[in-house]
Amino acid sequence: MAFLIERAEPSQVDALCAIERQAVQLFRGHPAWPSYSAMSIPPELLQQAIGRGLVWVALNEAAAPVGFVWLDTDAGGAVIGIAEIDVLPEYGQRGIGAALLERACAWARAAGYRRVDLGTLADVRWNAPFYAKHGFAVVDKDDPAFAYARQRDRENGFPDHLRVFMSRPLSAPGHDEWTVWPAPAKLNLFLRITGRRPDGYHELQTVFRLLDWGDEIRLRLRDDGEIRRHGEIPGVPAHTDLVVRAAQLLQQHAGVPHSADIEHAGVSLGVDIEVEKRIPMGGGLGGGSSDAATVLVALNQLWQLDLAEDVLAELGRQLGADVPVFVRGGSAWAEGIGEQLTPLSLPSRHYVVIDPHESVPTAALFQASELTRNAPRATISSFVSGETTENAFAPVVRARHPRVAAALDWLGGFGQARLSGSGGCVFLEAKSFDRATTITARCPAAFTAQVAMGVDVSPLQDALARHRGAARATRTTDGR
Ligand SMILES: C[C@@](CO)(OP(=O)(O)O)[C@H](O)COP(=O)(O)OP(=O)(O)OC[C@H]1O[C@@H](n2ccc(N)nc2=O)[C@H](O)[C@@H]1O
Ligand SMILES: Nc1ncnc2c1ncn2[C@@H]1O[C@H](COP(=O)(O)OP(=O)(O)O)[C@@H](O)[C@H]1O
Repeated sequence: MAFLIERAEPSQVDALCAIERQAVQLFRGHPAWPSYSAMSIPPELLQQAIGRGLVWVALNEAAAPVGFVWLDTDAGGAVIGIAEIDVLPEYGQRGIGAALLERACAWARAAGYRRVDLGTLADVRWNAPFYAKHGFAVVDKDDPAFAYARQRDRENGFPDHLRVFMSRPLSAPGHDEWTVWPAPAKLNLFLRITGRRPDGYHELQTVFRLLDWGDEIRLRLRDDGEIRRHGEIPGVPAHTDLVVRAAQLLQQHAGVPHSADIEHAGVSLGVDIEVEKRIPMGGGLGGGSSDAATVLVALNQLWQLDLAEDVLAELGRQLGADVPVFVRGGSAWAEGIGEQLTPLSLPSRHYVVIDPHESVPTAALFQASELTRNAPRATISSFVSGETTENAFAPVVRARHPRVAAALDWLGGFGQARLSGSGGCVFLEAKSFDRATTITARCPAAFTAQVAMGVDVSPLQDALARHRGAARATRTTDGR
């Protein structure tokens, strides 16, 4: 029977939880059954993982989910975990579990991870022996890497003597293979406009908070010097896409002549680019800018240009005022046109981000006659004390975009709702994941809600460290 493996969608979360409930029935009578029957997947955690692209689903011929695999990044560094892999019992023995496992491992390898870990049962045919067949080996369970999982087992009364931990090493992606890079979204925790420059750009003050959620960029090196975007992004033809413009700018900076001369020059710096958009376009979450920054940072590594961060940030500034913060990869206090950055360490917070499905054109808002563009300057301490939280665009966007106003009003019922950048996305800071998920669960159908975590270090920087480590390992193996 044919089946298809795809990235899971948020709408499939209930179906996947139901698959887990069915799959666990196979453990009836096993000593682990009491703890399996007492626990089930928290749907909000699965939902969050789906939003981050960490879940793949197997679909049958009727496009119904029949199995899934869920990766977790809790271990940190170059190690990724398999949180869950389940197939409906009636679809067992058909290679679906194996295909899901291989898909997840292939993605992890492309993302620069060097090892996949999991905990499973030693005495169940479709557990440890299945993973052993697929390249996993039993490892020392006293390794501190598994202390947290074993502590959880103890709390759940899970039979520790039957638990084994297994690892599978992943090789570094080869020169001509796809690699995967994150492009995180940002929020503006406040935004003030303090003046206008002769070139029409505005002087502003803002705090950029980077999120642990965003787009995914896939890159594959080409040896013919061409820069090619694959796939369609509605409203963004390839030649205007910031990912293509970023690659071209870097190529030019690296001294590569324009495409007409490329063949003659025997130039090799080219790339295929795929973009998986998750960040709403024109949403004030900086998606296009982040995509561009990811291409600059990733190609600097893949093309082995070794350009300094300052150089990449300056190239980024030429593409858009918001690009430098994503290149530098940390939350920051920003001034100038948004490119003069002071790193800021912010408390750990979850954010409810609401997309009212309304694209707001940034340039038009900066031109609005009613925009306050002579605000007094704020200070970092006025922001830190919680005094400065306003967004200069909010009154203008409220008046011009009723859907955004409705989203602000709805979210405002739970606390202080703010606009990000020039909108249309709005957000609220929550002290806990539970509080954030309680709010998102009530989101009206007209909007889309997302829970995201604020991070001090961008997922792009984490990915860069992984890919650098993988490249070093390859050079060592090759004796280069
Ligand atoms: C408003 C902010 C806040 O973070 O974010 P978004 O809402 O776009 O996410 C940014 O300042 C947007 O940055 P970005 O989207 O990179 O701007 P650019 O492409 O450089 O410029 C888009 C348009 O906005 C105007 N612009 C931008 C930045 C700035 N400091 N002053 C401006 O007047 C420019 O005139 C340009 O026509
Ligand atoms: N890779 C890209 N992703 C999103 N938008 C892009 C991209 N390349 C160019 N754009 C253009 O930039 C505009 C603003 O995009 P985006 O960065 O998503 O929003 P915002 O500036 O509001 O944060 C889009 O409407 C689109 O026309």
